[in-house]
Amino acid sequence: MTGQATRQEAAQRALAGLPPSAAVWCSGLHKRYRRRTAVDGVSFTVERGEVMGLLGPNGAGKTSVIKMLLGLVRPDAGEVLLLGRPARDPYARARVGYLPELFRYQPWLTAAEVLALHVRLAGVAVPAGERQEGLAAVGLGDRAGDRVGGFSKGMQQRLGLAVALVARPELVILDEPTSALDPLGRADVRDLLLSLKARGVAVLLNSHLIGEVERVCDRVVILDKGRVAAAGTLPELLGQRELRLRLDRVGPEARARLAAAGRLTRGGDAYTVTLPAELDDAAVPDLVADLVGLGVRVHAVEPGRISLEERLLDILRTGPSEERS
Ligand SMILES: Nc1ncnc2c1ncn2[C@@H]1O[C@H](COP(=O)(O)OP(=O)(O)OP(=O)(O)O)[C@@H](O)[C@H]1O
Repeated sequence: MTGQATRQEAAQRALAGLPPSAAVWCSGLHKRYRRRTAVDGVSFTVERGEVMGLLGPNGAGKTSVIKMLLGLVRPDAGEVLLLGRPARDPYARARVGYLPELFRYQPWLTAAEVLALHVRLAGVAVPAGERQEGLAAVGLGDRAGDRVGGFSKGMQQRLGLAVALVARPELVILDEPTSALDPLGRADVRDLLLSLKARGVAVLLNSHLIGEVERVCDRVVILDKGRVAAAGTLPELLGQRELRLRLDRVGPEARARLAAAGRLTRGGDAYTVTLPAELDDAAVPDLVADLVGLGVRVHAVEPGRISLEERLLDILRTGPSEERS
């Protein structure tokens, strides 16, 4: 045995003793295309078994980041590790499933042949029965023997999902996986993502469908103009709660009490108080009791939480603030 092989084995043994590394780790990614900066210092982590959403407006740099993660585009600066390895490492490659934003599969092959080809490329032994189950999971169970050239765009995207999942990946990167899908297809993808999460597979999901992201993602990174504008778990990002009240006979003291509870806006008799995230459960009944004590007539009290869409628009319009990580 050569000295180099011995050293490699020793390094592998040392690595095997370490806790599992993050599914995705990237730090300081930069990319310029000619004079345009597409990605400007992006860093984030996707933990094992976590579903992370990548959100942001057109041209924010989402696809550029994904391509750098996968080693398809070379960053000008920054580092990437997938499953603890460089993206081009064959170990990582075989364990990462990818659905590109612009997908196209060999039109002369059948759906079953496309899956068989990708399994061979990944170097994983997946029996034909399991490949057929993969097609069924994306709604193509009865089209396995049909040529891809005759597939609709949505069917090709479904096939792309099956390709991304067929080699039993530990990490799946999906770039707008539902862009060509009908509402039923989108619901299928949601179920698929939830079943991946249940199996401990990490997912990085780039989608403009905010409701989809809100339903399945544990954490979200929001990109804007090539930078991370906000990042965090959904409760962290949506932390603020709103309280909508319909009130009359609101005097200066009552107004001050409302303003002390949180950011106050008013339209006629409708008052909205944006409450801090860490408020305890007694805060709302206490507020209402105080208002009544100050002579206010309380017609309605309606609690609410802002949606991810509202939060995203707020972040993109006002820019990142210090409260966000
Ligand atoms: N190959 C390329 N050559 C030149 N510019 C590019 C290239 N790829 C991306 N860009 C530019 O980089 C910026 C980010 O593009 P990117 O595709 O990463 O954005 P995105 O957030 O994925 O957008 P969308 O939501 O529209 O898909 C854009 O200004 C785009 O024009």
